[in-house]
Amino acid sequence: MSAVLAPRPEASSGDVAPKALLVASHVSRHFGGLKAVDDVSLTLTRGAVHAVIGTNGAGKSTLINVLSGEIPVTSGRVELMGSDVTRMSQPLRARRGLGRSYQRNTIFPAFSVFENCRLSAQASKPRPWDWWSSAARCEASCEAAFAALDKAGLAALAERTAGALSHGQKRQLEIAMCLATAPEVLLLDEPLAGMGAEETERMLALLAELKPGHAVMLVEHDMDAVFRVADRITVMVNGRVIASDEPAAVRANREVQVAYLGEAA
Ligand SMILES: Nc1ncnc2c1ncn2[C@@H]1O[C@H](COP(=O)(O)OP(=O)(O)OP(=O)(O)O)[C@@H](O)[C@H]1O
Repeated sequence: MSAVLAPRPEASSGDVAPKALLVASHVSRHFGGLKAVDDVSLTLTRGAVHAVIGTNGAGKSTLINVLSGEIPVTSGRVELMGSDVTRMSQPLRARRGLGRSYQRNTIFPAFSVFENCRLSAQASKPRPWDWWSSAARCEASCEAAFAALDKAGLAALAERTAGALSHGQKRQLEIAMCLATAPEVLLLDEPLAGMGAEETERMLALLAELKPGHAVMLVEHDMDAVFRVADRITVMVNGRVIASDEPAAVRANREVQVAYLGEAA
């Protein structure tokens, strides 16, 4: 029997049910004979952080890649705001409100913090190549860039050369670049990797701030952080989901303890 849990709507609070912004149904991605993502279903709702955890090579980044449209699924279906986007390219999904950050730095180090954000905002527009033709278009991107930097706590560093930022600030900038595209769904790939304690706290505070207005999927190895911020946790092993539940239930799950968290969890 499949260990995958079928997507199910998150619990309703009163008469305002949280909205499912992204629904992945039985999504698989194979590389030759390797099932990197194997029959995974999950639902991302506005106002919730859904963490995806698992050992190295479990398929977490591949899952982000297929949800964002960077690589096609082998099978399964991805719905964004109720529309089937399974065959839609990454830029089109981005324009429909799907933002992602990367494990690797994707900033232009020689450009200013602001320029990085502005370019990101511009790239998410329907005709990104004609940015010089319309002042209004550029203005809109500038506004989006400022707003994103402000939200990410980087407004004071807008003029700084991006390459001169600390590691933590670069990760913040990655999130700001993502926010500049006005996403409703955020797929974050290890935003805490390589961060010190103070930078981690700053990033967690940012996540808490973003949560009410977004559906957030967080791929992360820092278990303390995951259990602090996640409303729901999906655990992957060898491409498959072995558990998907509230944090307390995941922590108590025997299979998860053995496969991932360790006996002491
Ligand atoms: N483009 C690719 N071609 C072939 N195999 C790939 C490709 N991308 C990923 N894989 C393989 O798919 C599996 C899942 O990789 P993935 O990077 O998704 O895991 P992960 O859970 O994100 O790991 P980590 O925590 O180390 O980042 C691994 O065995 C990896 O080697």
